[in-house]
Amino acid sequence: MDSHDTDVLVALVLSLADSAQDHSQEEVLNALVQSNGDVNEAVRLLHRPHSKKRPQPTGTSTISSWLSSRTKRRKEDDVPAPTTNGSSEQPHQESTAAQVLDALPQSTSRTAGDKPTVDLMTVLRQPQPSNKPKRNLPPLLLTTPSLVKEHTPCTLHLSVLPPELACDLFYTMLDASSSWQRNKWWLFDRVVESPHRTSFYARNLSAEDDGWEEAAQYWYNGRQTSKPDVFPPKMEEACSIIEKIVNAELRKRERFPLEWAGDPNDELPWRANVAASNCYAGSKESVGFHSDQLTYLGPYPTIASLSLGTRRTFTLREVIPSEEADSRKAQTFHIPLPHNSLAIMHASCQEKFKHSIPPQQAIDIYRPQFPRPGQEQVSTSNCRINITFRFYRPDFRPSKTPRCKCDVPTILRPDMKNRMNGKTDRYWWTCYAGAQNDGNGCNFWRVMDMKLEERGPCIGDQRVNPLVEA
Ligand SMILES: O=C(O)CCC(=O)C(=O)O
Ligand SMILES: [Fe+2]
Repeated sequence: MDSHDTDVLVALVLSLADSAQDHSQEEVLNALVQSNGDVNEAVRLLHRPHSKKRPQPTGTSTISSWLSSRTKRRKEDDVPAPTTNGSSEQPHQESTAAQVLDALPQSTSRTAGDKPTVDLMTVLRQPQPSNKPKRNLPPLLLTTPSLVKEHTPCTLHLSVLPPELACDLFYTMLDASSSWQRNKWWLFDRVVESPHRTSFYARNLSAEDDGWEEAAQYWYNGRQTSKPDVFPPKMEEACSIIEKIVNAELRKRERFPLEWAGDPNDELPWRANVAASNCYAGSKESVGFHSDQLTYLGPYPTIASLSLGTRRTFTLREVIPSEEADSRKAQTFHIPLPHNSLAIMHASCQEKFKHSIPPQQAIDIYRPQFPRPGQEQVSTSNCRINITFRFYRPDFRPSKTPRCKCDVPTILRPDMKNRMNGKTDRYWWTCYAGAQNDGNGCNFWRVMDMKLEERGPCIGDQRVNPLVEA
């Protein structure tokens, strides 16, 4: 999971904005969306209505000085490797998420020292009610599968599992969740922890799928882990049902050229080989806006997300490409996810949208339809269990992940802001060591090259489809 890229940007904007002004997280997010993730621009937007009355930012209040005060200067030989088309242009300006993540870990003076680990939400300011006019389009509540399909690259499927299986799986995962972890990573001189618990599962591993231990490690933001658990039997049962739903949807959809082509003779081209599970206990547990890292999923993945237990709202927000920033605004979509529903994030969702489970003022208590095996009474719960079934591509197996100068596997991110003809075709590998390792990483950055890195076959390959132009 990649839960902190937006959080990093929000925290960065807050650290640069005038601290006398209490900007809510929502305001900062809006400014970031409006500026397409450009931190300097977002700070400027936040300051704009008051710019005459307010003192100019001083000291470390520009992005460049902020970064240079915290990071080692880039050495000559640290300039990003040229792209395959000969350009060394970076996809973003200096203050984008990838580079902020890239730059943050370079701090030499960072010490956890006496600072205790804190909940992420205490580092980021909580949203305050605001009377200021909103610059973005009003959010849309999507309550039916047809509305979800109309407005987003997702589909919503209700009552997907037999009711008793959904209930049993909820109990199984709820019990397991007591040993799940809160992810921890470095953010501005301190270790923050995610406001929910998470766990990673591998499906019955065949020899070919080996290496998911390293992938599991990256689910926990680079922390060392032991071998991931295998799917419990109830999860396995649910997975087989979900695979059929996902493949039926795939057959109906237009496919993107960089999607995995799979085996054309396989009647189930999408097969989950790993799953990540999250537990949100109570209304305040959450996950911030992010798009999932593509390190092992590859470009244009399909992710099937099962919800069990109490209903929570899944929120999507489009990242507007730079060239459209002046012509249209981002919209936020809220999708309530009830018990036993499946939200499929289809290809392009990770490239175009960020998603989150926001904290809520209140939630309904979930009353299971069936008691636990061997019990007569049902007990209610305020927890939501989420299981995201994922297909980790063979051509993105851990042994093929480039390593950075810290000799740590890098992470793969899409260039969300520069989409060509509505499609993302640029991705880059960046250092991720800084999320752990006391926040120290390197500034490794490289454009992914599918051909040079011998990845595929993809839907758009000539090998797969001879009608595709070279
Ligand atoms: O709980 C959810 O529905 C979303 C979880 C999520 O975004 C993730 O695990 O990456
Ligand atoms: Fe996610």
